[in-house]
Amino acid sequence: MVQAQVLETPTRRQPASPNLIEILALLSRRNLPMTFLRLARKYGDVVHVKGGPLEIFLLSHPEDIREVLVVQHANFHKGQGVQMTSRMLGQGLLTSEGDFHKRQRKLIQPAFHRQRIAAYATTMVEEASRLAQSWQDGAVVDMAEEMMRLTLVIAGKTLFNVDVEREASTVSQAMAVAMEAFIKIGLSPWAEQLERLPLPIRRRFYRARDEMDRVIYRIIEEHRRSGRDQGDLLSWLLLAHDEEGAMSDEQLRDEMTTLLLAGHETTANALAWTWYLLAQHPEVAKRLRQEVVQVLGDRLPTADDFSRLSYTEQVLAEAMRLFPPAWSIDRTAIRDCDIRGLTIPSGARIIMSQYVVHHDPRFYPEPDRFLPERWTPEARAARPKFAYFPFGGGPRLCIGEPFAWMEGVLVLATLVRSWEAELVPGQRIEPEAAVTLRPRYGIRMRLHQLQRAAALV
Ligand code: HEM
Repeated sequence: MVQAQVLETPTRRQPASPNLIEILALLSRRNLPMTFLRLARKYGDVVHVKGGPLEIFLLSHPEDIREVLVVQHANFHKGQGVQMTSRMLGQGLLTSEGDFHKRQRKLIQPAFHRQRIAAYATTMVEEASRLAQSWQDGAVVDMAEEMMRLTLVIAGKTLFNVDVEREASTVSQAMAVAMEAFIKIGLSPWAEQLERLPLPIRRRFYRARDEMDRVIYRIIEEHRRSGRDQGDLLSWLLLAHDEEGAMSDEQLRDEMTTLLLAGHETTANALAWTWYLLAQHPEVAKRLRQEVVQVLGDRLPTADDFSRLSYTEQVLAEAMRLFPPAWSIDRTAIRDCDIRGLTIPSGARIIMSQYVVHHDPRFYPEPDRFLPERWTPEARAARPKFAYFPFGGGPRLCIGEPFAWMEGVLVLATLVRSWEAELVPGQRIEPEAAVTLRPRYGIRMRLHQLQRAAALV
């Protein structure tokens, strides 16, 4: 087993600045995760870029990241990308700040309680099993699309008790347009200026948002009228209230759109990259199937199996290390502050990239290798906490983290019981840093049905 080296102290506190060519690479935004990684390897844990009013720090030391996300979280707000996102999501959990965010988080948190997630597990397995039954032996599929459709259906059922396939054209088209606009406008360094121009993409974005709103308001209205707990997350939010009362329809709309968007593409990409890695590492795939067969025999998994599927969880954790679906977190300093001896002025932008830290050889020797055994409890304990932060941390930690682990592990266990998938040769597979780290050209795979799960042991 490869041992990680744990850093006791930061290597440098003086920010280092990239040269002009490197700054141009940053601005071109082509393969940003790799550009960040190169900069961090060359300049160390603090990379500083300053030009006019723009000042950016790329922080890659786990202790600095903990400082920003946890210890000094009150000195930071979400970064500029969030402004565009809020055009779509309004004031939902992902985009709101301060006391308002605190109140909403408190209202919504119980909907992600362990028992509630256990209830969603049944839907996760049912839908994965339905997909497994629809696959054809020898067929070629785009695994990224398959996983995206599956997690969207699961999100629709668990969040709204709605068959998203029925609403598919509206919901998935609106989301595709929203994502395109976000990538073209929201992620640009000139987002604010572009937002004011009458670009066709901007018009399409607002049309898509209005269509999606119509569907979501209708679902809220139907739930209110039915007045019963349908076991989904929306039913919970309709009941939730505090001393200030319950949520308005507009607030419910913002939160549900947020959960739908935040909750399905991330998990879909985690699963798609896992299939890609398994196809290249048959020894890991074999061990994974052995665990699944040993724990489940001939039956489908339930929430109770989650803790027993420990190797499955390690496989998923390692896939999210190499391909973190949320590949970077952005913050803006709202006042001058000091991060372990580093002066950060008010208004500076802080970037903390999971992609960079998850590939750091100080914590992950041979960082490009896919080694699920890095996630045994002992190996985990030997690393600083923020050497791995696929779900962020502190008060803005992903609220859906337990949901995502449950979904990832149970979906994987359900599918690998009866199917394996090999990569179609001759295709180009490359990560694209859109909102999530997704495969730019998809992942084409040929499906092979396994005759009897037990035969694998
Ligand atoms: C593999 C799957 C997922 C990954 C990698 C992921 C990643 C993240 C990250 C990194 C953040 C923090 C962003 C920041 O601090 O700026 C976040 C926040 C959030 N995520 Fe997830 N997420 C996943 C799944 C989900 C699911 C399944 C849901 C809901 C069903 C969800 C809902 C949210 C929400 C609402 C927030 C905002 C929380 C707050 O600020 O209070 N996510 N997610």
